[in-house]
Amino acid sequence: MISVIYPQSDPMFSRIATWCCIPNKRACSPFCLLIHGAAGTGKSAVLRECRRIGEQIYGAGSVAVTAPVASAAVLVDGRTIHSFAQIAPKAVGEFEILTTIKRRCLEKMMGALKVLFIEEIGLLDPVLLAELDHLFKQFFDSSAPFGGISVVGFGDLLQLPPFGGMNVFEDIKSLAAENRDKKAPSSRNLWSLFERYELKKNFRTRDSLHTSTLALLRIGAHRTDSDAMRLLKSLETPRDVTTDHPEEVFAILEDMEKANPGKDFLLMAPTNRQTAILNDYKLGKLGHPTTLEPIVKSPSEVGQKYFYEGEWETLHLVAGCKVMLTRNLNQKKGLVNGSMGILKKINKGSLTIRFDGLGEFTIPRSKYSNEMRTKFWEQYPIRVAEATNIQKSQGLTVDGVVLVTDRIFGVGSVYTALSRAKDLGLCRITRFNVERWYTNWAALRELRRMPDCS
Ligand SMILES: Nc1ncnc2c1ncn2[C@@H]1O[C@H](COP(=O)(O)OP(=O)(O)OP(=O)(O)O)[C@@H](O)[C@H]1O
Repeated sequence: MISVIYPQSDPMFSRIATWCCIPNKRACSPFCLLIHGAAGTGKSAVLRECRRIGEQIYGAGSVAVTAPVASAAVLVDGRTIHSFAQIAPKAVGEFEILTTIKRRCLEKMMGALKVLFIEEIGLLDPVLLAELDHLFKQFFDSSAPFGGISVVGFGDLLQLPPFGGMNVFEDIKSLAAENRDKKAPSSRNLWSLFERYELKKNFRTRDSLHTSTLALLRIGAHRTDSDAMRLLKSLETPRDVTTDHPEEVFAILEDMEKANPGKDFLLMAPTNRQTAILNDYKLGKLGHPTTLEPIVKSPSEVGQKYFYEGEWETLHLVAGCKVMLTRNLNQKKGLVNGSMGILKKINKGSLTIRFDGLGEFTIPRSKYSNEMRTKFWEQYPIRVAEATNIQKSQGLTVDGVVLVTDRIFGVGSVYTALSRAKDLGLCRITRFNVERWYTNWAALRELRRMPDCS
């Protein structure tokens, strides 16, 4: 089961939140901050606590919680930046002038804004950061960076980089750069305003050898440390299995589950295709999948009801399959994004799911919209979790991980995958192809360059 966070119990969190939000010398003059740290150092937990304290101090609407992608936004009950700032994905890089109509739309969301939080800032395209600056300057009628709004990014730049491949700290290029220089020349060099604050205590992995091995893997120094190399090598399965033989991959997972009852495991693969092969294989074994399409709602039916941002997804489900919640439904009961369970029954209009350690719940469809709130639908807030890809695992905590490594490539992948686990001893990799476990060297250099204010 994913552990429930009570960050208030950690005095460090309140200290950071107070430091960010209480009107002191720092907060009186807006600031840009990166709260970073290895996986499991409580970045998301700190964000939640900062939001709580910030809202207490400044009131509702003062703190906006956003993320570059919906899957990260949902982890912290936030919104995507596109939706919050009403910047359509296709308009990113256009540096449009703020119209009166758009200003009116934004007034409700931004009228009281003091601090903008960006979860998983490592996934942010720098063009979008420049667009935000341009928008805020117009909206708040201020030439100060971000229109005088403080921006706090949370994330680990050494996990997965943005989908577009351009790191958040890099200067933007090509057409977007030309547009920016013509229409928003002051939205340059924004990243240079950011200082970093490093979280150091790892709450997820407590064993010191495991923590130090992951720390070395994170910065690409695992190959020069024999203890780390030995430990990582010991995770390799005796046979080199691939998704061409899904039955062999699942046999490894089942062995781990049998040997460690009560522990939850995530089976991960690097590509969507490999993940789909694994999920389809397992569903096929369990029976004939039922297809559940989203139920489309017309804008007139929607009225004032709140719809969550989400991805349009058709579900293929079989009773008995492993599923994962993709939204925070009830924090008190532990029904949070990432909670794993077994689908017991597909009812008319609901699903019965037994969540590990929590019991059985009836889950109705959730209401969703796209980022720009032009399309509305209802769908169950779950996905099949027999296997998951590394991207979708970001932010999650489980006991152990079985990682298919045969098509591994891309910076930070193995680190992101293995660092989901509380216990490296409960992890398995199918191939020790360590030469393909790449590090984001540019991000590492950038972290070392940034002024440290911790
Ligand atoms: N103060 C705390 N006390 C106890 N457990 C905590 C605390 N803060 C975080 N945790 C637990 O540690 C785990 C990791 O926390 P969190 O997801 O906030 O870390 P993170 O730095 O955002 O990780 P990632 O980079 O992998 O997303 C979670 O299971 C969380 O419940």
